[in-house]
Amino acid sequence: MISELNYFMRKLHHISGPVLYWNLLAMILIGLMEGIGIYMLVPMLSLIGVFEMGSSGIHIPWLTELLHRFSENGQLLLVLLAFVFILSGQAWMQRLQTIRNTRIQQQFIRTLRLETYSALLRARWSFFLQKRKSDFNHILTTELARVSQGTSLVLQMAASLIFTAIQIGLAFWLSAKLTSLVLVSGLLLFVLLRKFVRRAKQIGDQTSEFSQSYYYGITEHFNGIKDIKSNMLESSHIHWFERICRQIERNVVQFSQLNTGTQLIHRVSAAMIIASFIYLSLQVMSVPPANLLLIILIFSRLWPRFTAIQSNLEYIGSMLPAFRMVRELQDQTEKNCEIREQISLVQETSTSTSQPIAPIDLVDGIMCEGVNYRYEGSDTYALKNVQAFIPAQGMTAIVGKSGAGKSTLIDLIMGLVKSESGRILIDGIPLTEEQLLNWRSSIGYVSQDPFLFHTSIRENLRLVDPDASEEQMWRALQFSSSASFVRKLPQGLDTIIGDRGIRLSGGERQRLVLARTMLRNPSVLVLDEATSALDSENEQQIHEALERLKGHVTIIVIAHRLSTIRTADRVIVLEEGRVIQEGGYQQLSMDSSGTFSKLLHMQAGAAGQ
Ligand SMILES: Nc1ncnc2c1ncn2[C@@H]1O[C@H](COP(=O)(O)OP(=O)(O)OP(=O)(O)O)[C@@H](O)[C@H]1O
Repeated sequence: MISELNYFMRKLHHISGPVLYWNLLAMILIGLMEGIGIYMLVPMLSLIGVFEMGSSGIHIPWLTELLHRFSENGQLLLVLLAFVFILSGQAWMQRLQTIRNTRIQQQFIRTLRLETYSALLRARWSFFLQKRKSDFNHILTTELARVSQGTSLVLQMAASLIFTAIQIGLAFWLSAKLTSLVLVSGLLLFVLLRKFVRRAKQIGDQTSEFSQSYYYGITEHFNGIKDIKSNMLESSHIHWFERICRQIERNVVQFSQLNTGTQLIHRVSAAMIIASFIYLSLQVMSVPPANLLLIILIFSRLWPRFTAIQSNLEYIGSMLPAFRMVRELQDQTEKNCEIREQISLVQETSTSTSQPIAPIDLVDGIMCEGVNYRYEGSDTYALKNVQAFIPAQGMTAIVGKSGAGKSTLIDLIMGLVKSESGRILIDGIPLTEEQLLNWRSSIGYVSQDPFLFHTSIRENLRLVDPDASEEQMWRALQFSSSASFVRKLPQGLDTIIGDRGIRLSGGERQRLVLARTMLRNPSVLVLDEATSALDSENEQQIHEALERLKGHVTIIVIAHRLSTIRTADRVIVLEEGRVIQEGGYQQLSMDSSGTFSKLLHMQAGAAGQ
């Protein structure tokens, strides 16, 4: 885990550069000023005779000479003024340093956020198939915040170490023997309390685990809120929620117990050590009272530093699991990176050096050649030796029972997943990583569960084409039979549609997403059950519109309702991952022994009942 901490500290160094050193320098200065302010008060007061330092007093001839030029009262005022000046300067510098620290920390966390988020968006689809989406939310919010807190703690720790080193130096100057004693006691205690740092790490592991479950649970529950409400599952979910909240609470209390426990040990030891010092000094060694004051002064300055270092170490230990999680996610996204170009989004927007991705114009068609595909972790093949041809500029329907492999085949054609063996040929050329983005930029895809953002219809449409004109938008809406319902909305195109378009009906959502897809001018249009929520009148209108697209756009449709693919030029019938029939709609429907005509009869029968 220490290697992760190292990694992030190196990253911080890379991001912040020389500012980090200036920051450390400022810390040294502040430490020095604080040390001088407090420690120097004693020798300064002794110099002007207010206080007798005895043998351990310091002699600075020029200072003594300077002070003796003033009257007694003047000397005192001068020394106290110097004291106020030094401490005020220190407080002012402390403020500047805290602001700089916040800047460093925020710049670091912003870069980490951007890196992680863009790495996630650039990862291939198969990576998302293996992951829980809530884990990404969790890492991008909670764990990244912990990493930021952790790095800030490391910076504070560096400051603390520098302060302590300076204080030790000054204390040595005043009394080497006493300081050595304090140091030895501090080191001893540190060794004894090492296991508390290890325990803090374990508690930190649990913190990550619980907050991951918490995120997962609440994301899932609110995604399925309709099912929860309609099936009266509220109480079981509330129970789960209560349990996880209790676990989180216990975890936080455990850490607090640990941290306050070590602080208690530090305080009790401080009391015991100082009491023994005083006893030994007075009773055994007969140390004069001035020196005794020095003992108390040194001890009271150094000991809280040791306590703070121990406490910081425990906090850092508890944050280490977050460092590990963010690092792991970065490694995984790096391994699954699909879009290697333009690694930094910041550079992309500021310099705009990226070349526009040229779409591929499909001329001949898409060929699936002996394609086999198995989902990761699954023993069975979702697609088995699939051999199929999708002609360009025509309408091809993929049909089959649920689970036959229709969506998987589409994912393969779109290059979202890679076949285990076999090839996808675009106009006779195998689809490889190099042309993947060009190929995908030619495709317009409408899914079973169309996605709309919580913003206006206009914004949703402009997502695919920021320069789309009013006229283009209305044309796309007309195409998808949405123009009439959008016109009736209170603010027309500027109407805000709810979270995931919840204030629209399923059919209206599908039509809007279709309009958005059409604004991209795709040369290949993929509709995965995209008209399933439409009534027959709207579906009819869309199919008439698709008819008009024939000859210009390659259309691939997955449809359960076979009545909707009557106009298809080609039908591919899948069963348990195999192509069992392929041909024209009329040809397949007339083959009475074939699966397709059986499916047609079944649906016609069901519709007639
Ligand atoms: N992410 C996944 N991990 C493992 N197996 C999967 C995954 N997605 C789908 N499968 C399996 O692959 C097979 C084909 O699924 P696919 O979604 O392609 O079928 P489909 O014909 O589109 O079904 P439907 O019409 O119900 O959407 C099914 O057996 C399914 O269980």
